[in-house]
Amino acid sequence: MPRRFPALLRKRAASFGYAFRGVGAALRTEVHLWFHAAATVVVGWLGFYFGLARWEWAAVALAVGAVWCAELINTAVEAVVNLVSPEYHPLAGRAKDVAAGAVLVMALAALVVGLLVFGPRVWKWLAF
Ligand SMILES: Nc1ncnc2c1ncn2[C@@H]1O[C@H](COP(=O)(O)OP(=O)(O)OP(=O)(O)O)[C@@H](O)[C@H]1O
Repeated sequence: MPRRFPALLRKRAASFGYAFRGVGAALRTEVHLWFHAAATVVVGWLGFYFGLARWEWAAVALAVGAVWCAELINTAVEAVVNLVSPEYHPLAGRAKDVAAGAVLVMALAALVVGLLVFGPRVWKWLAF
C-alpha cells in the first residue's frame, strides 16, 4: 500500500464533509428547499404505497435527485453572483435567471415523470 494512501483517504473523507456541509448550508439559507425535502418524503411514501416497480423507482429517484441537484447548483450560482456582483449588473441578472431556468426545466421534467408513474395509479385510486 502506498504511504500516501491514508492521507488520500482522509482528503476524500474531508471532501465528503464539505459536500454535506454545503447541503446543510443550502437547507439553512434556502427555505424553499424545505418544500423539496417535504416533496421528497411524500413521493417516497407514495412510491411504497403504490408498490412501484424497480424501473419506476429508478425514474423517480433520478427525477428527485436531479431537481435537488439543479436547486443546489442554483443556490451556488446565486451565492457567487451575490459575491462578485452585489450591485445591479445585467450579466449578474442573466446568470441568476439562467440558473433559475435550469431548475424550472428540471422541475417540469420531474413533473412529467411523476405524472407518468403516479398519474394512472392516482386516477385509479380516485375512481374506486
Ligand atoms: N446583482 C443583480 N443584478 C441584476 N439583476 C439581479 C441581481 N440580483 C438579482 N437580480 C435579478 O433578480 C432576480 C431575483 O434575484 P434573487 O437574488 O432575489 O434570486 P431569487 O431567485 O429570488 O433567489 P432567493 O430568493 O432564493 O435568494 C434574479 O433572477 C435576477 O433577474
